[in-house]
Order: sequence, then structure tokens, then C-alpha cells
Amino acid sequence: MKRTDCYDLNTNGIVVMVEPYSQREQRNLVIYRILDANLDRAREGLRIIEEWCRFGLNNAQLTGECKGMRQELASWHTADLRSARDTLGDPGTELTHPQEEQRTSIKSLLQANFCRVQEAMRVLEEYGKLYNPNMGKALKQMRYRVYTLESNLMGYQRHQLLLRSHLYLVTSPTDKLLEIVEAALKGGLTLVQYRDKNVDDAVRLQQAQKLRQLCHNYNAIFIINDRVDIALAVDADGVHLGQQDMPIAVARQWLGPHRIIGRSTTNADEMQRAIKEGADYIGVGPVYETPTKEGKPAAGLEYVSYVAKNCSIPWFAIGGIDPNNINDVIDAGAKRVAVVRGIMQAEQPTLVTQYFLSQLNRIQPDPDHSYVESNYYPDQW
Ligand SMILES: Cc1ncc(COP(=O)(O)OP(=O)(O)O)c(N)n1
Ligand SMILES: Cc1ncsc1CCOP(=O)(O)O
Ligand SMILES: [Mg+2]
Repeated sequence: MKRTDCYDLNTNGIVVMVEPYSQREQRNLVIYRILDANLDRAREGLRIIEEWCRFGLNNAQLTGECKGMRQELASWHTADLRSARDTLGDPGTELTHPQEEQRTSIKSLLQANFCRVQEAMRVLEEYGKLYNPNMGKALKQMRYRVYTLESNLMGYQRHQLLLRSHLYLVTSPTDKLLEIVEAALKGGLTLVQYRDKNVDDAVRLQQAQKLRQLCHNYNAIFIINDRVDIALAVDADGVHLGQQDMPIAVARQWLGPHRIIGRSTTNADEMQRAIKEGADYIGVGPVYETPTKEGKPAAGLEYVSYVAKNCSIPWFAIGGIDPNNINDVIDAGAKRVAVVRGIMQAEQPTLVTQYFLSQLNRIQPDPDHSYVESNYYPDQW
């Protein structure tokens, strides 16, 4: 027998008449239950994100931000909201989506939980206004903090992966574009740039979309050469800009703080300027003259050595590098290299990728470097 039927059992088990809930009380009870469930949901989602920031990334700032929001949510979770809970009568506890049981990566797990937290906060914002106007306002602000946290966390992960990428494939036009890139990804490649100077934008956009999907399936970074608009259109991880391309400051305005911007450099001045302008990495070369960039004079191994001693951001030696000379480039100080023909024209792109990586991985990380690496490994991402 329910209380709304105007009867209830007293403590001696005797049926007594009771005042029916007013419509207002009924409505409040429903609101309390919604708030109770969504406060739990938002805190659980934040806790899942927090654990990755803490144990996966060792990042105190991101961990602290999650914890701060969880504590603020707890302060809204008052006894009257908790006491409205009716787990047995809640039909939603049985419902799960098949995707909840299938997380393919940390990235998809985090994205799903960011979604869950944002949804819960939106519910708390809307229903919270009916409970206490301050709750609506507080939850709105917190929802924006979650968007910022998501963007910071995803940007941080992206930059960590850049630091851990020692081989960079820059593509050249071919009918087998996806096939070759996938073969290299299978060999362990984690950084790809789409470069095609002579194709219609419609095709460029299509190719870029396919490549982005492929790279993200393999948890690799995907960069677009020259074109900020295409990078934004396909939601790429960043853009590579040469000295004749868009200024870094303008690209940064379009791309925001978390996407990667690379800059080509051929000499010390260009290197210093790129660092000052906020490049996330630089290309260093051409180390050797190369038909891929015809007419461009080689910067040589001297420039590689100079950069090795003076550069404070990640850098990739590029231009004419192949399996026969990669050790000369490494000996000159390179820890990271970028190649076009070395992989795009290889008979066995997977094997050659593995070979390049095996040579580059022989070099120990430099403990004096000003950029810090966390204990996060890309294959976990
Ligand atoms: C990693 C990397 N380094 C250098 C370049 C060359 O860029 P740019 O000088 O703009 O020449 P194009 O590639 O646009 O012909 C690069 N693409 N990637
Ligand atoms: C795009 C670019 N920028 C400097 S050298 C170069 C081309 C490198 O191509 P390859 O690896 O085939 O020599
Ligand atoms: Mg360019």
C-alpha cells in the first residue's frame, strides 16, 4: 500500500489514514531523487577521470582539479537529498548500454566519463534551479570547469604522446596512402603528417578524414601540413607550418592552446624564433638534399648538432634520412627523425618502421631536458 493511497501502516502494523502528499511534496521528492542520482553519477565519473590523472599521468594539478569538483559536489549532497533515494523502485538501475561493457582504450573510457559527468551536471543545473537557485549557478560553472579539464587533459595526453614519438612519417601522394600508413602504424609509428601539395581541397579533405580516423584507431597523432582550415575541419591533432606558411600566432588563435603546432627550421635564427613564437616542435633540415623538397639546400649535420645542443623543445631531423644514414644523424645528436620516402617508398613499410624505431630507441632519454615526461605510455592510451 502506498502513502499516496491515503492509508499507511503505523508502527504497530495497523492501517491508518494519512494526509496525502501534496502535489508540491511529490514534485520535490522526484527532484530530490533526480539530484541525488546525478550527484552520485557526476562524482563517480570524476573519480574515474581522477584515477587516471593520478596514477596514469602523475599529474597533481589535474588530479587536484577533479578532487576539488568532487568535494564541491559532496557539499551539495545533503541528507534530505540522500534520504529521497529509492534504489529498489528505480527502473534505471537495470539499464546499461552495450558500449559501457566495451571500452577499447583509456581514451574512450575517459571520453565516455567526461560525457557522463557533463550530462549529470547539466541535469543538476536544470533541476537544481528548482531546489536552490545557487545550485543551478554553481553547477553551471562547474560544467564549464569540466569542459576545461577535458580540453587540458586531452591536450596534455597529446603532448605526452608527441614527447614519446621518435619517428615521424610525412606522407607523399600515392594510391596506397592508407595502406602504407597503416603498415607503418602496425610497426609502432605514433606520429603522422598528411602532406599533399597538389590535390583538390575536396580530395584533401576526404583523405585527411580517413587518415585521421586511421591514426586515432592506432592511438597515433595526426598532423596536417600547411593548412589550419583542413586541420580544424577534420579535428586533427595539429598542423605543420613552414617559414612561408601562416604565422604561429595566427594558427594558435584558430587552433587553441592544446593542439600541436610544428615549424620548419633551417638555421639557428629560425629555431630560436620558432621556440619564442610557441611552436610545440620543430623540423630540422633538410639534413641532406632530397628530391622530396627539390631545390632546397641542405642544412647539414652541423645544424643537427647545433640544435641538439641548443633546442629546448622536441625536434625532428628531416630530409634525405634513410636506413643507411640514420645512424649518422643519430650520431650528430638527433633523437627524433621525420621521413617521407624512407617509409612511403619502402617495400616493407612495417619492417622499415620497426628498423627506424629500433635505432632511435637505442638512445637514452636525456635527463637534462627541460620538458618532463610522465610515466604514461602511448600504447595504454
Ligand atoms: C616535420 C616537418 N618538417 C619540415 C617540413 C617542411 O615544411 P615546409 O617548409 O612548410 O615545406 P612543405 O612541407 O610545406 O613543402 C614538414 N612538412 N614537416
Ligand atoms: C618536407 C621536407 N622538409 C624538409 S626536407 C623534407 C622532405 C623530406 O623527404 P624525404 O624523407 O623523402 O627526404
Ligand atoms: Mg609548408
